[in-house]
Amino acid sequence: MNNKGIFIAIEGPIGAGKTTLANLLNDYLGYTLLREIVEENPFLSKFYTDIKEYALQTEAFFLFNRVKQLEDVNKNILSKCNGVVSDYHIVKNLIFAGITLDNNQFHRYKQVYNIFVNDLPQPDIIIYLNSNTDVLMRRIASRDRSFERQMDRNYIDNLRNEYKYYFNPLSIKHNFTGKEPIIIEVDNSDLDFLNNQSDKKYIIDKVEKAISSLGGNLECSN
Ligand SMILES: Nc1ncnc2c1ncn2[C@@H]1O[C@H](COP(=O)(O)OP(=O)(O)OP(=O)(O)O)[C@@H](O)[C@H]1O
Ligand SMILES: Nc1nc(=O)c2ncn([C@H]3C[C@H](O)[C@@H](CO)O3)c2[nH]1
Repeated sequence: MNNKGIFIAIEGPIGAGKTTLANLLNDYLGYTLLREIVEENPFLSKFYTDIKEYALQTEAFFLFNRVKQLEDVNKNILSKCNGVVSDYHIVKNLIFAGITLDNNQFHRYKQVYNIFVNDLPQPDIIIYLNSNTDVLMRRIASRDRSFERQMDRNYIDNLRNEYKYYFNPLSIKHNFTGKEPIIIEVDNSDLDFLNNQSDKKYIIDKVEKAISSLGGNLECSN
């Protein structure tokens, strides 16, 4: 029996629109927003200049930051029956590390990941956003973060493929710890949740349906 608040996580490659959708859903549902730490990662801008050289520090920083954020969210929000919308799922650590670390590093990173992630709260619902590579590149360029200006198209392509592998229905149960989440997969290459009312209704309806399918199992009434 689930006795925590509802936990929704949004995932997808860089520029897929996770933060945009997390803000929208959070406003609609009145949950607490959990935002990923980006600018605070002291290795990220160096990482983009030399991925091999800075990958280990970068991945380690992201992992331990997310572990701490999720521990806090569990203690302060979910365990008090309040809902959370997060603009990431911790599995993204494995997705990125799988393409940035060498095999030996990845093997050890995964062991540490499993040890820490086992005890963390797992989302009830994951919205997996996918867009084609051209759209991702365009959105990354238009957002114009300084450290993403030289973004390599192959890197985004590899990430998209890695996401596809992790969210493939056949690999879900191997890649997610704990209870299997409800996965809502949306290709938002041609959707605009912010400015198009029918696109917004489309995603909100899907999320509401998923939440109501959890309803009977929840002790909390959010
Ligand atoms: N559906 C959409 N249609 C058009 N533009 C969008 C859409 N969703 C997001 N954008 C724009 O694309 C850019 C990236 O969106 P956002 O920051 O939400 O992506 P993200 O997945 O959170 O990225 P990151 O992985 O880097 O954190 C932003 O400039 C945002 O305004
Ligand atoms: N290497 C690496 N590992 C991660 O776990 C990770 N999570 C996010 N990012 C990068 C992508 C965007 O530039 C920016 C915002 O998502 O941060 C990551 N990079």
